[in-house]
Amino acid sequence: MFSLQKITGIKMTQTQKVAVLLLEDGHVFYGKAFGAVGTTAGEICFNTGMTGYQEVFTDPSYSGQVLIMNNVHTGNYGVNIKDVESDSVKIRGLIGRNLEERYSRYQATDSLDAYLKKNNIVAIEDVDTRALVAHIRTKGAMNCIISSEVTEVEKLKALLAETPDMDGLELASEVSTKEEYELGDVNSPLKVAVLDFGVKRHILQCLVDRGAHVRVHPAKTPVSRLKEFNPNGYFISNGPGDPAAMPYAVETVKAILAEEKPLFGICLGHQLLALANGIPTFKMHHGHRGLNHPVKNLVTGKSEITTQNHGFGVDPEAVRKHPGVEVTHVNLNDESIEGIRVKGKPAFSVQYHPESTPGPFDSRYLFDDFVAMMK
Ligand SMILES: NC(=O)CC[C@H](N)C(=O)O
Repeated sequence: MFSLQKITGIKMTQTQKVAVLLLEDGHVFYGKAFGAVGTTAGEICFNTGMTGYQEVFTDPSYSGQVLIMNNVHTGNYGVNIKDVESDSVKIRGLIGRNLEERYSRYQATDSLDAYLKKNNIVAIEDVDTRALVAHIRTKGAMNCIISSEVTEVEKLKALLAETPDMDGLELASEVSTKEEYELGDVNSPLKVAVLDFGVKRHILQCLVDRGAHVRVHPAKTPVSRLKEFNPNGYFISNGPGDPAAMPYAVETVKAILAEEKPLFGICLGHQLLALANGIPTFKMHHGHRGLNHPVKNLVTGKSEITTQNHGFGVDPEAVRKHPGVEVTHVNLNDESIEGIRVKGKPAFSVQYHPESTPGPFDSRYLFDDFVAMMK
């Protein structure tokens, strides 16, 4: 019989199940099963934030990704119905050091384990996440598979080989709303048309809180339909997958730019604004995911601590050479491009997440800037 204790020294109780994590480069990690029993595969990535796991797990930009939480304890304040960024858990799978069943928080309504089971998310705990993250940081992004039903590595290898590569993958239209919907005061003179590629709930909240009447549109909505709303400005949302695999969205952003109305893009929306200006995007080595990434605003000279979640970036050389686009924000850790604006047009975007949730509110001024531009 397969004995985890013999292989790894991890102690199991009678009711615990073994889970296996296999990386694309052949590395195997054993641990305990958590959440739903099953098998799941996707791109492995890590988030360095110490809190806000429920907001992270429900962020649609994580679709197709198996997430490692760097923090040693995840789950200890449970889950509730409020701390969500969309209607369901969007990560493909979860890896942790200690995924806690016991929780303590007066607003909590359930445990992380029950929540993952309800959302059919397979997880593995008791993994040496420090070693695993150090490995990903060195080797770069790759696919992985977790299973609590198949323990034979050869079988898992065959299943993993069928998992598509994130590079070139279009995922935004899968998580986008299928139907248009409206939020905020319908009589407000401030109207924002949102192009939804997997928008986080708190981005829409930040617009509504500033008095906007928002109409959210499916990813492939033609620009003619967006214009029918007669908005004061356009918002291009965050979302999962490779921006370069979204020519339909690049065309929409180009058409919006031609209209010369205010445009604000976040994360995937930022990458699409770059692509619409002929600036390429690229797959990063292992991306940025966390809530303490320092960014410098080159216009004001001030720095801000930002929330991030991206695996693609805007080509720094191409953007700096571009005569019509200005770099407004840079990452102070690796000097990657964090913000741009189009010269002579009211169009700007950031690679990070100014709505935060979870994270500090340093960057929420960008929503005020957008509203001021529209007024
Ligand atoms: N949060 C996002 O919008 C992510 C954008 C894109 N999918 C990336 O990984 O870079």
